[in-house]
Amino acid sequence: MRVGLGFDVHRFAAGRKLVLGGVAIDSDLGLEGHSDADVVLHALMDALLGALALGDIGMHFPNSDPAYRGADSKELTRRVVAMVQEAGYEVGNADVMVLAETPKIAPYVADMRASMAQLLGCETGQVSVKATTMERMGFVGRKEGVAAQAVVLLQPRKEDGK
Ligand SMILES: Nc1ccn([C@@H]2O[C@H](COP(=O)(O)O)[C@@H](O)[C@H]2O)c(=O)n1
Ligand SMILES: C[C@@]1(CO)OP(=O)(O)OP(=O)(O)OC[C@H]1O
Repeated sequence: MRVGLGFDVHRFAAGRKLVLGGVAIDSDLGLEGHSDADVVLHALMDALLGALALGDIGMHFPNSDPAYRGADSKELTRRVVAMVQEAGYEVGNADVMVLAETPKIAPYVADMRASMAQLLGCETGQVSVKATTMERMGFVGRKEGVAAQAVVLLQPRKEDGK
């Protein structure tokens, strides 16, 4: 078994869409980024890569590379999941924490879990999404941006018999 941890932060920006966990969120502000700035999938990818000591998303998908301008983080996640499978592992479970003063994440949690389970090739019951405000403290509390944390457990793929 391998465990991995991921964390990411993106700043709110006008004129951008807000996408979290691959799900479009109704919001006046989106998040700034070279890619689509899906902070939740970025944290999830870093957790997957971290579990296998494969570096981080910036190493695999550099923000200096025009190829990733406006990149769909769902596609990047599929690539990371392929790396996990090639290494002989599958997701045991994933737990994601969204730190956001706004918007309310609760109405989107079911869709986010389903979206991430599909990307990870597992059941919705293996993916948890939770949210908290920062009680108006710090950059999240001042509504400057959104942060996300993710933890994943990887287990040897069953057909590999590891
Ligand atoms: N962006 C957020 C933040 C919180 N929630 C939900 O509200 C609950 C209470 O949040 P506190 O920060 O006051 O503890 C939290 O447990 C979440 O269920 C949310 O949906 N979206
Ligand atoms: C996925 C990438 C690609 O440019 O997205 P960004 O929007 O730049 O987001 P960040 O989390 O700052 O860095 C990760 C990058 O690799």
